[in-house]
Amino acid sequence: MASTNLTATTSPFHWKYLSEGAATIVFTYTGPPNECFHDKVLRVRKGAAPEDEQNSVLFQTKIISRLLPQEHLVNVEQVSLLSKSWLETLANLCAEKRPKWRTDSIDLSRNKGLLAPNLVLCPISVEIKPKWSFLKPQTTQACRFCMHAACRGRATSYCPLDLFSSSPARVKKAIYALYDCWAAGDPAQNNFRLFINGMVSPPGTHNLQAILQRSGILSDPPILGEGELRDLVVETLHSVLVQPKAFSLLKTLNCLQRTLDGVGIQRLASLWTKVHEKSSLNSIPSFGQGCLQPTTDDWHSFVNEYLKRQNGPLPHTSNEESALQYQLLSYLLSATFKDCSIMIMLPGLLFEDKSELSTFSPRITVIDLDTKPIHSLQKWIDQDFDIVQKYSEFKDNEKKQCSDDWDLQHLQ
Ligand SMILES: O=P(O)(O)O[C@@H]1[C@@H](OP(=O)(O)O)[C@H](OP(=O)(O)O)[C@H](O)[C@H](OP(=O)(O)O)[C@H]1OP(=O)(O)O
Ligand SMILES: Nc1ncnc2c1ncn2[C@@H]1O[C@H](COP(=O)(O)OP(=O)(O)OP(=O)(O)O)[C@@H](O)[C@H]1O
Repeated sequence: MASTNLTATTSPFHWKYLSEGAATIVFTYTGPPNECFHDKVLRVRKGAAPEDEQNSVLFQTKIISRLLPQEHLVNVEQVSLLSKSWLETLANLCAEKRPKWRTDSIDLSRNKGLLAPNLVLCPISVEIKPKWSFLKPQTTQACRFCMHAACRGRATSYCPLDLFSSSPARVKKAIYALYDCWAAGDPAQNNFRLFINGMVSPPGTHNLQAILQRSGILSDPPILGEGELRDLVVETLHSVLVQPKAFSLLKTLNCLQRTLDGVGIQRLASLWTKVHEKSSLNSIPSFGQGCLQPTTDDWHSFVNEYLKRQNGPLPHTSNEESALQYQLLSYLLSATFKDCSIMIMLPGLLFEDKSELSTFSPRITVIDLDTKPIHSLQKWIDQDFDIVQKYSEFKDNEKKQCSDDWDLQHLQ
């Protein structure tokens, strides 16, 4: 099916830089009224990625929708970007707005992008990138996120296991930690983003009181001080996240991450070696080398089997090759859920009457649900080795004890 040619119907000046991740830059439409682009964002890829946009749309609409409730997903649609000079202008226009530490740029060789609903349209929206929700069995007492943060020298008291906990007090602790880390201003922190009137508020560069006053959301002189605003943001988010729908979404994400992680990256790499020792006459290929990126059909078959296994154990198979194939796809899919973000529109944030907090129904959407490239397997095993190794060199009193209450939740 032919997709809209965005470069013929809009000007690059109509698209304003919103935000970005490692793989894509996202723009909001600010041009003349146009029902195709009104309330939409454009997502354009940076470096070369194996996936084309059509596969990305299929993955989200046909595969992810079997695993996450539809109400937390958005419809994405492919658009054509047929003019290289249009993309070049867009890249130049956004250069100033981008974080200085992002040195890559739009991939000008791509002629497709994605359109998605703009999820930061209401006065105040929040993005949380929760990361890994579970403690690896039989390993250290610190979770992967906390170990990684410590190894990267990132000061944060945020632990995803608090956010995914069934204890409301721990969820609140996680939100305070996310907010405080944002307020402290590490420009590379990406676990919490705040959007005011559709624009991202860079971490720590201003105080929230000033931002809200400038945007007309908070009166002048302000009725709330900085500390009260911090509490209000945290309380509001907390009331959203402990509501049944959000709680259930977090539980689903948690379950997907931990069950799809399967045997874990180390044992998966051992299985890889074992299978290739038997079958290779020459040397063993590096982890994932020679594997093709799964197709939509491969993902369908995988999810069929995964869902069957979730409903009870399947008869044991001694075929190591098919076990390896299953575990490779499983790990690849777990990586998508370990790296996704949750967008939360907070329409009721500044209600004078706090009782409204418990009644409004905010929109919660999961984004960044792309497939990860299969060639990342080698990166992941190296990274895992590095993190575990570096973290083991920390002094005992610098090491964290993260608490995973998943089993407890399931005994209740
Ligand atoms: O490996 P991690 O846990 O650091 O995650 C990477 C993210 O780093 P983070 O820890 O969130 O700062 C990283 O995010 P940033 O660039 O740090 O914003 C990407 O999301 C990366 O994914 P991909 O390479 O674009 O597919 C992520 O890589 P994958 O592990 O998902 O491949
Ligand atoms: N539909 C949307 N509405 C509003 N903002 C969005 C939307 N989609 C993405 N964003 C913003 O753009 C950022 C980058 O998008 P996304 O996370 O999909 O990119 P990515 O490069 O794949 O990220 P990552 O580095 O996590 O892999 C998001 O973190 C979010 O701030």
